[in-house]
Amino acid sequence: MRTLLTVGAVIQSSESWIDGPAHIVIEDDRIAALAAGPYAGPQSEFDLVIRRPHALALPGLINAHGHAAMTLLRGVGDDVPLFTWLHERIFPLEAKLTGEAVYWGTLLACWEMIRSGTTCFTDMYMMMDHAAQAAAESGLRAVLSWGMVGLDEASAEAGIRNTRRFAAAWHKAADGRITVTLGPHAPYTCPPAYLTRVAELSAELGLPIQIHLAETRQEVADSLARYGASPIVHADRCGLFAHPVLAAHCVHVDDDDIAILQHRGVRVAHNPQSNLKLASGVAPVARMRAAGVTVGLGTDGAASNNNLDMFEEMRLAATLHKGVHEDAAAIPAREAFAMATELGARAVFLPEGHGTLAPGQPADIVLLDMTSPHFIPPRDLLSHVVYAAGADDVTDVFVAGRMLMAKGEVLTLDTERIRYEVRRLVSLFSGSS
Ligand SMILES: N[C@@H](CCSC[C@H]1O[C@@H](n2cnc3c(=O)[nH]cnc32)[C@H](O)[C@@H]1O)C(=O)O
Ligand SMILES: [Zn+2]
Repeated sequence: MRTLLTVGAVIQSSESWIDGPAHIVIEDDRIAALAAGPYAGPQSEFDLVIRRPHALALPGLINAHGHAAMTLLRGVGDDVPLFTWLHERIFPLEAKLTGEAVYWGTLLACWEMIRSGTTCFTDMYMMMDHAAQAAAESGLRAVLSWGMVGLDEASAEAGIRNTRRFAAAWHKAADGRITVTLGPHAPYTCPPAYLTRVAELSAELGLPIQIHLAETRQEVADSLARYGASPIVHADRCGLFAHPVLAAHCVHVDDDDIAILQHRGVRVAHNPQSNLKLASGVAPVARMRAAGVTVGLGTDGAASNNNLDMFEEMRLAATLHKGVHEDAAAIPAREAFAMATELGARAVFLPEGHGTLAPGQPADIVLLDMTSPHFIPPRDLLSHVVYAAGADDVTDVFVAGRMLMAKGEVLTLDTERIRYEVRRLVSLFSGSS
């Protein structure tokens, strides 16, 4: 399959762009050519020609942390801090979830993510075969993990068993769009010996790990009291960082922690909106970046955000740290854009070069409408994307060369059905808890 896509401008990466008409040749799942100006050869070479003269093409956004099916719990537990939110509001409802609910909740998330220009998402949840099925059907790229909690023997064993089964069934599935990772939930739900077992399983299966780390001040205090070490030092001592790790949050980390993250190559998923909403704090992203830590951006689940819009995360990342440091140069637009694209790709263990538009890279492309007020007057396009644009400006989405959305219409999902099924399912479990 050969597709010719002509657009009005291209942002290839945070470092390079084409500020005028350009064309992209897509061959199967990859970009074969990308250059300024019209395509020189005959258009009859192509199976499909898509003309979008007013579109800005950019790399699809990468959501580096989330819990997709938590769309089902959107609006549950607003305005309470993490511990209360998790233990009193979320866990009791999650205990009632079924595979069917996870399936439809994940489809709802995929719909929302496609509409807002995300082409790859990360998920840590339960009954993940259902989530993977939904991800496969949506056409999105996905980095999935079965959440593991080791608070009692039975759930600890189930976590390992489910992860093994899930990896065997789904790693590299959906034409390679799905990657399986291991998902120990957090040091406060996974005892040290369990974390060590997960580290060993990572080596055995050759799969990376994602975990929540240092999210709240309380988590750090508890870790110091219990283990005499910060969550970062503790996770390192348990052997986790001998393997590729993506650590969500890292809000409360000191310079020693940051040095360990850098030295061990631990990636960080920064979730500014969730951290603000749960009143966890603001991660020291400027210091982590200065130290050379790879930082991606995530939404976290829709029960702590409460949406899955990566444009909001990009803008927050580019504004929040300026305010905190009283430094207008903290996390410039270019840096926030990189965190949502090429750095995000690295954070979620995709091959080098993913998250950019270049020949040889996957055709994961998002088109924005440059006739929108957000792009007028047309100055620095990347600045407009980060500081002005929003999900509403997204018109078309490609993943692995396939169109998931065309002119605002999602092609891969039956959105009417998703709306119906989610309403039906939520009425079953969210009555009284
Ligand atoms: N609870 C599951 C396994 C965990 S899946 C991942 C979990 O992370 C929870 N979660 C979502 N956001 C956050 C966060 O910001 N911090 C900690 N946990 C979170 C989410 O509600 C879900 O329960 C079990 O019983 O086996
Ligand atoms: Zn989370």
